[in-house]
Amino acid sequence: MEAVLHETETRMAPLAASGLIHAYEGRNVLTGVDLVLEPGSVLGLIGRNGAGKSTLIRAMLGLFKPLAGTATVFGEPALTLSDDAKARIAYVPQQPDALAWLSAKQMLDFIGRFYPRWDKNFAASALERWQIQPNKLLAKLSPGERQRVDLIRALASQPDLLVLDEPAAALDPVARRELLREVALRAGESGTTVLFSTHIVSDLERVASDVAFLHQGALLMRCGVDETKERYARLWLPGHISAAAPAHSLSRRHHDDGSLSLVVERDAQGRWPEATTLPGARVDALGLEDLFVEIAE
Ligand SMILES: Nc1ncnc2c1ncn2[C@@H]1O[C@H](COP(=O)(O)OP(=O)(O)OP(=O)(O)O)[C@@H](O)[C@H]1O
Repeated sequence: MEAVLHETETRMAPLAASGLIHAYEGRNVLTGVDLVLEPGSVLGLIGRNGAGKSTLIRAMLGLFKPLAGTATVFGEPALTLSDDAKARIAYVPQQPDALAWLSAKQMLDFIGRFYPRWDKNFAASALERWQIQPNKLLAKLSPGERQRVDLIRALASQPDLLVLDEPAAALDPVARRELLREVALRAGESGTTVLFSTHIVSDLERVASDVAFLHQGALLMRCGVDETKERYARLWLPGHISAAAPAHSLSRRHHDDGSLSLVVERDAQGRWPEATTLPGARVDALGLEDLFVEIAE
């Protein structure tokens, strides 16, 4: 029954990956990633430099063929998407460089022709609001301006699925806020499903409904942003009881004085590991940023 439910959920999902494995030059970059986005959710994908976030995003969108595993977009195999499905997706890569010989306005006019729901007014007003000279060649824009134009392109197509690879990397704080507001608006009002990768935990807290943490090509955790504080904690055990540490933890750090810190998780029944109740054990709540630092270090 559970398998059937899972299959249905995956089939209906705007974006889903199962068992994705990939390697570059003999080095594993994705080690069997399963990830499903529910319609209307905003998933923040976080992880250290080189964790595999861009590779995962590109594999999920069918932009290359991974060594193993499958990805689907709106239930269609990502590698052979129909034109209808493609028209419902907007993807902004980390370093947009396409069509650099056109001006911002020319590029937006050109791309707009391929999208049935293209919002011409939004494109024009966003160019003005984000202070982009419409007739300047894309190649001559600063990286932040270039990224803004690509974000305008993505948003003007009114996608059902918006995928942003580190959208805020080159943006100043004001532009970042505006982008996040726009993303939250699209998700809230139009039900757009959003996947974005980021290093900026506060951005994620501001707009994401869910968070997934990729570490060395593996998805270490995935849960609701509001749930993380309830679900994960740091357990500190002094040396004399450190042997009682649970076998499973998300991270484990031995200290010089013999004590041990671990990131632990509640089980399916909502219980912390037994060691948390031992006299001398200490359980600390973890904010999202602390949680990532603890796990990724
Ligand atoms: N085309 C490629 N050829 C060889 N190695 C690659 C290629 N693309 C990515 N890699 C390597 O795969 C690993 C994961 O890269 P990826 O860009 O997916 O990470 P990331 O999590 O997006 O990193 P960042 O946060 O720095 O953008 C890195 O070690 C990178 O050097």
